Amino acid sequence: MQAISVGLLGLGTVGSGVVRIIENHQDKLMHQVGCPIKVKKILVQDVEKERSVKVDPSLLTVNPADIIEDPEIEVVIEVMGGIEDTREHLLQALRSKKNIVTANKDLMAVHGSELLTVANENGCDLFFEASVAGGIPILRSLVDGLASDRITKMMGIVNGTTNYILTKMSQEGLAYDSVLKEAQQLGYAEANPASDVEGLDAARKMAIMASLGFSMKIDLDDVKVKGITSVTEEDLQYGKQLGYTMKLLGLAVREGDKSRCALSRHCCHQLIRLRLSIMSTMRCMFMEKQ
Ligand SMILES: NC(=O)C1=CN([C@@H]2O[C@H](COP(=O)(O)OP(=O)(O)OC[C@H]3O[C@@H](n4cnc5c(N)ncnc54)[C@H](OP(=O)(O)O)[C@@H]3O)[C@@H](O)[C@H]2O)C=CC1
Ligand SMILES: N[C@@H](CC=O)C(=O)O
Repeated sequence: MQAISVGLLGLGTVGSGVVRIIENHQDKLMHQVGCPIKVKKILVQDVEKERSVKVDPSLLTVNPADIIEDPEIEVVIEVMGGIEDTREHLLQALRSKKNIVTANKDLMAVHGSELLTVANENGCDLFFEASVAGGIPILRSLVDGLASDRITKMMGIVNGTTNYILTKMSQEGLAYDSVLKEAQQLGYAEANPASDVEGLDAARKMAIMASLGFSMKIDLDDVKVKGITSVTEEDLQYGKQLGYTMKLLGLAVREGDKSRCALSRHCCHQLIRLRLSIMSTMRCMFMEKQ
């Protein structure tokens, strides 16, 4: 039986996880897809680098064309991050009739609509579920399950790194800098962790969700961004004394034919009222509809 050949762009935190899943879950994937899945080539920056997953060195390349121009590769999994070069690679891959899976919210928040159009024109799939709230199948739910609903509001914790930092600071009294370092070592934070702590990562995720949930084009520049860099241990302790927990919340509201997206640091009344404990790297989403 012929295997589906996959080209992987990136072999960092997420890419290594993808390789592990493909290797360790072949039986399940075979059952779901109906044929084996084989990673044929992997694009990296440095072929000599030590990796957290063992791969045959002959799979590694620094030349994107080895994937994009290989007619045998049917699916490209993009987990390298970045915007402009990555956009070029994915546009070329789509024009070469390759289906794409990407975890890149930075790219999808800015060029998502162009990429989806080109995917459609070329009869290809472009899946980006992993770009928002990792384990929660939220995008699929917005596009399929909630397609007939008029969603009016979305609110949630969409960045795991900031939740991890705030939880550790609040529960263990640890200092901001040391917890951020820990989050980087654990691979939770982005390559540039400023995206997490200054709120841009969450803003991008809210923009992607709002554009799907409200069926509107959301301009990232219109999203109000706020991070957690100025939160002090004192702020958290005061909140705690009053029975509140500090979270970085994403909020998207439909206002007639327009929408408003913002991030804010909130004491989560609503989350507490629902008696949910969303700590560490956990994410959550609330939706309201008409
Ligand atoms: N980390 C996370 O928890 C999550 C991350 N994401 C998204 O997934 C994507 C990847 O994140 P993550 O795995 O953390 O990132 P990493 O920085 O860990 O890995 C990036 C990988 O891409 C390769 N790479 C980067 N730029 C280039 C380039 N120009 N040419 C060739 N190879 C390149 C790197 O090569 P080399 O190893 O040789 O340096 C590395 O293997 C990002 O879009 C991120 O936003 C989404 C959900 C969760
Ligand atoms: N840095 C991101 C990783 C997943 O999107 C986060 O902390 O949520």
